Amino acid sequence: MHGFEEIDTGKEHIALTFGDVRCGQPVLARTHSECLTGDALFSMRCDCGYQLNEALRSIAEAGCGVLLYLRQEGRGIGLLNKIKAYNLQDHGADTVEANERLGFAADLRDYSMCKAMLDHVGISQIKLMTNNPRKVEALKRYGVEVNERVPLEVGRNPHNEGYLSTKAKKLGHLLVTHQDDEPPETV
Ligand SMILES: Nc1nc2c(ncn2[C@@H]2O[C@H](COP(=O)(O)OP(=O)(O)OP(=O)(O)O)[C@@H](O)[C@H]2O)c(=O)[nH]1
Ligand SMILES: [Zn+2]
Repeated sequence: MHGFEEIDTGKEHIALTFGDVRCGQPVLARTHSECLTGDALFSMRCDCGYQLNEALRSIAEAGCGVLLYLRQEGRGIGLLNKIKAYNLQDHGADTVEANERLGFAADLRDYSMCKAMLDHVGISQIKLMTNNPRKVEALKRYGVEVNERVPLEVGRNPHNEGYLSTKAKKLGHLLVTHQDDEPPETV
């Protein structure tokens, strides 16, 4: 486990590697944004905890991989603001509208630290486990060589169905099992 501190923000991130990540081949990787409620408290209203588990399981199965655990709770708005956003969602807003009502953009995350973290552990190319094409683009923009996107679609349940469908519709997430919520036209 390697620890990093972002100079500008003081945020502390970690890279957890498994196996021979300096092998020169593309390495299975997960860049995971902190979600205290999902990752540590087993919340079912998002898919974060399930994705974290599945990513670690896949890395173990592959025998080699890296987890970048990024301290960007609540898509960058922080834990307390995320709790406020959840309250708005409990009163009808979707995940994007709730952020906007609190005065934030839908996604405030920054991936600029990832390249340096990967360089430090000797990884030059990755196979990224994500459903978020904007994450792939952001990493590439910062110079990370993403050879492949590996879908990471797990944990769908009745409590996160609406949340996942908003991610697909408004945030561009590629979710194979996404079904449009519109009711079928009656003939
Ligand atoms: N602001 C806000 N953040 C949320 C909400 N639900 C989950 N999060 C945060 O969203 C982040 C995870 O982002 P997601 O949009 O679920 O997924 P992603 O990282 O873009 O894409 P994947 O790589 O496919 O997981 C974590 O930091 C969570 O704390 C919410 O309703 N509002
Ligand atoms: Zn979550």
